Amino acid sequence: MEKHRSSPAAAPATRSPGRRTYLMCRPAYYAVEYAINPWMDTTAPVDATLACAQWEALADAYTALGHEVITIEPEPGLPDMVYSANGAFVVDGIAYGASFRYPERRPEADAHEKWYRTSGWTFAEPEFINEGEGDFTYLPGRELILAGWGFRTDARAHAEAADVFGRPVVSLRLIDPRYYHLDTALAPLDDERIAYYPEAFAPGSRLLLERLFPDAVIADAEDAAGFGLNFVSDGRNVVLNAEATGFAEKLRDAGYETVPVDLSELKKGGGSVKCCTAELRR
Ligand SMILES: NC(=[NH2+])NCCC[C@H](N)C(=O)O
Repeated sequence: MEKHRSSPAAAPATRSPGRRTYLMCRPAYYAVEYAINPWMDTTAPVDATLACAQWEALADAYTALGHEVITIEPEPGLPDMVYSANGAFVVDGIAYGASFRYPERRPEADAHEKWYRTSGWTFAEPEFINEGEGDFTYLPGRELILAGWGFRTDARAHAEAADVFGRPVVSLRLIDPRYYHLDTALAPLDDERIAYYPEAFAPGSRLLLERLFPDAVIADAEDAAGFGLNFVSDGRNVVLNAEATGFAEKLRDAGYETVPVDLSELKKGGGSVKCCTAELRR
C-alpha cells in the first residue's frame, strides 16, 4: 500500500494535502420537486431543516480540516442548487460553465456564471451540455482531466473542455442510471490515485481505468449505493457519506483518514458530499 501513496517530501508545493477552496450552496430552497435521477422520489418526504443542519455539518467538516468554504447564494425555485458541483468545472483559475441537461436546472448555470464572473474567475462559456464537476474531475499529479458521459454531459463537451483547459481529457462512459454523474462512481483520492466503482462504466472505459489506475481503490455495489464514491479528498482526509461504512474501511486500509458526514436528506435528491462541493482550483 505504502508505495502507492504520494510522498510529501517529493511533492511540489502545489500537491495535496494543501488548503482547498470549496464552493457550496446552502439548501435553503432544497426539495425533491421533480425526478431526474433514480434516487429522486417526489412522494417521499424531505426534512428541509435537517437538510440544512447536515449541510452545515459538511461545511464545518471542511473548515475543521483547514479548508476554505465559500458560498453562493441559493435561489428560490432552484431546489437542486445545493449541488454546487454541477455549476462549473474549475482548473487553473478557469471556470468552464455548465449547461444542464434538464430544463428544471438550467437557470442554475446563469447563477453560477454570474458568481464566477463577479468573483474574479476567468469564465469559459460552454457550447455543449455538461454538468460541471458532476462529470469532470482533475488529477493534478497526472495532469489529467477525467470526464463522464452517457446520461448528462454530452461527450462533445469533453473535447470542448480539452480546448478550454489545454489539458488531456479522458472520456469515460457511464452505463448505470443510478450513477448518472461521474462523481457518483469515481473520485480522486489524491493527486494521482482514484477510487471507483467499475460496474458503473462501459467495458472499454473499465479497461481504460484499469490501464491508467492499476493502484485504484475499488468499490463494490454496496459502497456505491451508499454514495461512498461521492467523496471529497484533500489527499489525506476523505470526507464521505456516513452510510458508506464498509467503503470507509477500505479507504483507511489504503492509508487515508476518513471523515463521515450524514447527508441522508441530500441523498434523496441523488447527491451527497461531492455533489454539494465544487473545488475551486487556482
Ligand atoms: N454532482 C452531482 N452528482 N450532483 C447531484 C445532482 C442531483 C440532482 N438532483 C440532479 O439529478 O441533477
